[in-house]
Amino acid sequence: MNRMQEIIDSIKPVYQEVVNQANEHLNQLTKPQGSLGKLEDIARQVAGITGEVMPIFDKKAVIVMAGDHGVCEEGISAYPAEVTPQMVLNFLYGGAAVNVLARHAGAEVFCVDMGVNADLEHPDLVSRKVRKGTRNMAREAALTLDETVQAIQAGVEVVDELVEKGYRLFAMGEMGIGNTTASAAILCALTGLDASIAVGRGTGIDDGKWLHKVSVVNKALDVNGLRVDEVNRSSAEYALDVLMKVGGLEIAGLVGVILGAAKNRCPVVVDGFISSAAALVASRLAPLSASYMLASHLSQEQGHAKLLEAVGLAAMLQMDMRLGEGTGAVLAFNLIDAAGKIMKEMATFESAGVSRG
Ligand SMILES: O=C(O)c1ccc[n+]([C@@H]2O[C@H](COP(=O)([O-])O)[C@@H](O)[C@H]2O)c1
Ligand SMILES: Cc1cc2nc[nH]c2cc1C
Repeated sequence: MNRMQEIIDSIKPVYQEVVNQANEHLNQLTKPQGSLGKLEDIARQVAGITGEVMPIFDKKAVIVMAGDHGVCEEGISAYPAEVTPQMVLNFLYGGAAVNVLARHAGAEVFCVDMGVNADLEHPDLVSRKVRKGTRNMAREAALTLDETVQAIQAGVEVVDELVEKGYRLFAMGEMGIGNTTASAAILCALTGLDASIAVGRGTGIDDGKWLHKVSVVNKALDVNGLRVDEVNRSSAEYALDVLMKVGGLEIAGLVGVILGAAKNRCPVVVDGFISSAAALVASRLAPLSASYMLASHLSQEQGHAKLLEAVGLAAMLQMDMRLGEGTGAVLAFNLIDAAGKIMKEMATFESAGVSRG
């Protein structure tokens, strides 16, 4: 726990003076002020995070955290739990959507086994398995406090090791059949939102299964004592408690990825519903971490907009995607790179001899 507090305390505010410098530079470029819209927001934010007005990211990583969910035994997904280890192998062999989009963006995929319910071996697999899947949160707490903290710390360490190797831009990815149920429960517990608003179709369930999924989330909240009024929903202690009771190992790992990126002053790109649930937990554990996050896309999963709103993030893209894996986040790398090139390559009014308004 002390190590957790140390990590949280090592996160500092972004450099406001570099945000201002980036803004001044943007206003010298040959365009009407503010006309590049969100690209300018990205450029300012990334400057503040890194402390550089024109950062260029040579090495970019998408970290795909994988874990299984005990709650799958309640029948809440359109796919069987075996898909989690099968997709992990697909990531390792380069055939998944995230691999294709990562290659397109010049990024590398790092697949981390946080808690897959299978014995996986592959030279490129980052093995940080805490246990084989979570417990069924509709019956008991999904994780112990020790397991939760261990998983968060593993995420921080994965980022620390990549930073050591020169990676300075991170995308959050995940794989875990059942994890939209866990993420919806996190959203309900941390905001007080009704399960019927937070629960979505995940991998594609029908109306009947959706109603059942809502009841499973409500049961998990009741069993774990998370449907009470007299709780301070925004405290760090409560966020850790929620993550432990209704979270997941890949979600906890992603909380660690955010904390690790923030403490290393690196931008971290949030993906869809599940990684946003991790973002909400991280923002409650370490409020300063929120300014290191960039939201990539608005997922089709019901409840995603509420999650982003709770963290205070605005998505760059709306592509009707709902795959996860980090696909939306890695797609947004292209926009972050574009914003960096605008800062570096655009002519100023002075250099191009263009009249100011
Ligand atoms: O990123 C999203 O918004 C998203 C929305 C729906 C589903 N997913 C992916 O689908 C899996 C979870 O869906 P489910 O139905 O099994 O809970 C998991 O592997 C996620 O990566 C991801
Ligand atoms: C095939 C498949 C791929 C995925 N990638 C992320 N979640 C997924 C769920 C399924 C079912």
